Amino acid sequence: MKPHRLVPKISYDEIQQKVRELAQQISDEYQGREVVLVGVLKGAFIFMADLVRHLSIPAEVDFIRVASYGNATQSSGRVVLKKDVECCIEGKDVIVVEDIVDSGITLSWLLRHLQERKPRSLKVCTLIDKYERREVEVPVHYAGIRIPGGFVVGYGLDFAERYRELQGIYEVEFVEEASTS
Ligand SMILES: O=P(O)(O)OC[C@H]1O[C@H](OP(=O)(O)OP(=O)(O)O)[C@H](O)[C@@H]1O
Ligand code: HPA
Ligand SMILES: [Mg+2]
Repeated sequence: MKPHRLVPKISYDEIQQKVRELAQQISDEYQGREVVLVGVLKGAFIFMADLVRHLSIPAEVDFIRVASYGNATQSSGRVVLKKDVECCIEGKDVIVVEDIVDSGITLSWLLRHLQERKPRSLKVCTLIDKYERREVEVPVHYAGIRIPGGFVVGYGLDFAERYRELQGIYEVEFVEEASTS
């Protein structure tokens, strides 16, 4: 792993405030209905747990697991399905819960995949919408925090499987290796 340091970017309190706002918005818009939240593992596991506890409408919870980054800070461009959804989403109001939308490659793949199961509606909620590196145009119906770029970790997000446990969100800043000469 290249030498790096973490620079604080979004505090735990700010994240919690955004999660509450998103939950309120979703609860208002789906009033009187029931939703199926499909969390995208691994990154969305913490966001999903917080979001669902702030909803005031009935929600079924399911997970799908896809991966495309591995240990890198750039998408491989190849989305691998590791685990599919388990509940039947046909005819249901489905919301995909993502930790981050970056290139859009993962989300674009997921939307195509889930649409095949004929949900009644299919929307997207992401904690972070990182918009500068977008390669594929994707709909983002509910976005907590918009950032232009930078590789971020914490609150579920990883760099080579590290830092998911951090409460806040940090930017990874790569530093020069110390010269030995
Ligand atoms: O918009 P994109 O450029 O496709 O990036 C977004 C996706 O990449 C990350 O997943 P990753 O492949 O790292 O798997 P992980 O959630 O298990 O860390 C992240 O959790 C999103 O699902
Ligand atoms: O900035 C990021 N951090 C962690 N995982 C990611 N997957 C896409 N972008 C990112
Ligand atoms: Mg990752």
